[in-house]
Amino acid sequence: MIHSTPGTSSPLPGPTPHPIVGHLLQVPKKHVWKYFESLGQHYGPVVGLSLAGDNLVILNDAEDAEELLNRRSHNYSSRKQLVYAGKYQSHGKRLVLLPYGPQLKQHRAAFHQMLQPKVVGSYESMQEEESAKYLYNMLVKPGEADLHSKRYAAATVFRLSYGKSLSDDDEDLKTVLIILDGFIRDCYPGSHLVDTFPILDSLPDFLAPWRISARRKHDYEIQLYGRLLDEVKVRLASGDDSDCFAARLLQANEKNILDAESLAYVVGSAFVAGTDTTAGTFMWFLMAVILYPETLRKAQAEIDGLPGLGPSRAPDLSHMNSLPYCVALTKELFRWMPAAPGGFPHLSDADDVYKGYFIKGKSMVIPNIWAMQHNERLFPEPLSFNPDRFMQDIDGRDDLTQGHYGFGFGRRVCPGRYLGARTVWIGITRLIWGFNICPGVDSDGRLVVPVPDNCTSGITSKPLPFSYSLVPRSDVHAETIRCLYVSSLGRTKS
Ligand code: HEM
Repeated sequence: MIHSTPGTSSPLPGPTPHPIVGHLLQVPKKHVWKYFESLGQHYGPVVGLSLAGDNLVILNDAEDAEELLNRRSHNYSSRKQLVYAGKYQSHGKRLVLLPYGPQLKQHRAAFHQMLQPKVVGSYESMQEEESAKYLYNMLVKPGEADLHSKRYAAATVFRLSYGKSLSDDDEDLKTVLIILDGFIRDCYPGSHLVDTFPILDSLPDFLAPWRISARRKHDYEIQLYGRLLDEVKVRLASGDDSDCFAARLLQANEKNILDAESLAYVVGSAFVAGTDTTAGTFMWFLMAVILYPETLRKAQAEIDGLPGLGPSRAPDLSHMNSLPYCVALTKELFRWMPAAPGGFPHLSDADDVYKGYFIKGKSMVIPNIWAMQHNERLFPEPLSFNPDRFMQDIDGRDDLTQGHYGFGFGRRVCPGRYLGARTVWIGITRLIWGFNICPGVDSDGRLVVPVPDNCTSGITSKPLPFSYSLVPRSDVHAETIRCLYVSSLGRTKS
């Protein structure tokens, strides 16, 4: 809906643009969310930028994001069409990049069937088994937390999607990680010149080597998704009735009318979208409790004090309502260092006027989650990791996805949020139960304290490698982790 006419509205505030390239040269490539936050402090929470023809609207305040992306979501729910990652690499079929329309609704409806809160509760045993493997991997190879976290995050979605387990030495895991690393870089604004200057797409192949590389990446991932889907088809044909996302979609597809490639993408892209965000959150957790050791001690005391739990009994998802501090700690983690700090850009459809400012149709609207969650007014001392700030809101039926903006907005809000948040909760609560986590030491034996600013700068962000020490709290804890692992192997199908 247009609330006023451009004639009565003013342009969005922002720095003076260059006459040809706009703000292209002013926007840094690294930690762009902090630059956007600083613009908000200077020009007000809603800022306009122009990048070589693209209009950007930066939202630094949650109230504005809620108005535009939630209440006016009919106009702010599309995505800019990326030439490299969208057209060539994903053949226009990857959910996260789809424009708003019937195809997106179909894909999201399929996701909703698998990931709505009602259904997510039935995945508890699978999450507990995968978290047992995660704990075991952390016990036997504590130096590889990043890899174990990725494996754990990918394995939960993978099992849900294809009904089979992802093993550590699995080629599928390696393929998933290669796809993931590439995709995170490829959809970051500015990664490929053709996305800033789409005219370059008219060049023939011999002058556009990027096109060949994007097609190769497509072939690589569709081979994996197609093979995994074929395996499920064979299982279904042989009368195996084990439930998984792929099986349900295949069975329902007469109604859903998804073509073979869309079907492969809708299942396959779930674990690509869900892995890096979830895994990065675990690395932020390690850093948080190293920098704020009292939070680890408090959480351990809460777990140790719960009747029935102890060195020979780890918490499970049924304990969530009895461990409010662990819930608050998880929510604070999503707030303190959001997995996608710069948000995922939405695209508007039609012209609009907001607070007297004109927002041109086809603007990229960027919810700067970082600035929203570091707003001093809502979160005093925002850079401190302080789970207590969430304690008063927790009422025993708490939703890990509420009270922060880490899962995005409106019609594009993360469809995996209920699953992802519970995967994070059980993973970190079990790490807290089982391990002491401290700073690592350098070659001279001095403690090395990690620095949150040392983090990656893609569409998601996680700490750059840092040293830490992860030691089981006792021999009994270590033995319990081994037993949990062995019993999870007995129940997992590979
Ligand atoms: C800690 C875990 C996670 C975090 C912090 C997270 C965060 C996000 C964010 C910020 C967005 C962008 C929302 C927007 O555009 O406003 C998003 C989108 C998405 N997420 Fe997640 N996510 C997580 C886990 C997952 C999981 C486990 C899955 C899959 C099972 C998943 C699947 C997706 C998909 C498919 C989209 C694209 C939605 C669309 O464009 O319509 N995510 N996520």
